[in-house]
Amino acid sequence: MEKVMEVSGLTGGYQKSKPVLHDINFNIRPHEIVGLIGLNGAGKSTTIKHILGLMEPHKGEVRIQGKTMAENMEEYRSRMAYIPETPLLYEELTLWEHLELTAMAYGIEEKAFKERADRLLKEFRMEKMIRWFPSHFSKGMRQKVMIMCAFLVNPKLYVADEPFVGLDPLGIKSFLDHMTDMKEKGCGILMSTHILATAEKYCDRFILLHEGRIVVKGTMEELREQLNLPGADLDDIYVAVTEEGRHE
Ligand SMILES: Nc1ncnc2c1ncn2[C@@H]1O[C@H](COP(=O)(O)OP(=O)(O)OP(=O)(O)O)[C@@H](O)[C@H]1O
Repeated sequence: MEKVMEVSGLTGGYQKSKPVLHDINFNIRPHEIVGLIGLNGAGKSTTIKHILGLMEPHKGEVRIQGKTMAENMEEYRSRMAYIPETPLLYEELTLWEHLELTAMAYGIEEKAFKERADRLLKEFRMEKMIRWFPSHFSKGMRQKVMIMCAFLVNPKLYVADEPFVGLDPLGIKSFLDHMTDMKEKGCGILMSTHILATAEKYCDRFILLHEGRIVVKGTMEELREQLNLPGADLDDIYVAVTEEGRHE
C-alpha cells in the first residue's frame, strides 16, 4: 500500500558520538492518524526534527511520498505541514497576514486560499481577530494561528508536536474534527502527545518510544497482544512499557 511517510533505520541526534534515536522504523499510510507516545526525553521531538529535515540522520532515512529531502528539498517540504509545540509567530504581522504569508510560501491560489481561510477562521472562532497582532493573542490563540496555517496548506502529511498545549476544550475539538476530516480525505497524520485518552480515541496506530527506541508499535489491539495485556488501555500500556524498559 502507498505510504505517505516512511522512516527507516533512523539513528540520529545532536552529536554524532551520542545518538538520541536508535534504529527507528515506522510508516504512515493515507487515512491514518498515528500517535507518537513517550515520556519526557524519550525522543519524540528529535524524531520530528529529523522528519522535518532540521536534523540529518546519522544513519537511515525519511521518505515523504517516496522522496527523501536530499532528492528534492522543496517538494519534500511542501508535502507536509508542521504544527509546533511552541507557536512561532511574526510579531509585526496580523493574523490575516500570517495566513497570507503561508499561502504565498506554499503557492496556494487566491480562491482556494480565501475559501480555506474563511472556513478555518470560523471553525476556530478567530474571525474577529484577523487584524490583530500576535502581542494581543492569548497562548491558545497563538497556537490556533499555527494550526490554521498548517490546515491552510492542505498537504498530504501533517506532523503535530503536542498540538493541544494551550488550547481550550472547544479549540481541541475543532483541531480533532479537522484532523479527522483530513484523515478521511486521505492524509496521513503523525501526532505526538501526552494526552493518552485523546490519543487512544483518535489515533489508529501508536508508536511508543522509550529512551530513543521504539518499544512497541501497532493498533491498540496489537499493543495489547504484544504486551500480553488483554483489556489494557493506552495508560496501562504506557506504564507497562516505561516500567519494564522493554525493547523492540
Ligand atoms: N538541542 C538539544 N541538544 C542536545 N540534546 C538534546 C537537545 N534537545 C533534546 N536533547 C536530548 O535528546 C533526548 C530526547 O529529547 P526530545 O526533546 O526528543 O524528547 P521528547 O520525547 O520530545 O520529550 P518531551 O515530552 O519532554 O517533549 C533527551 O535526552 C534530550 O536531553
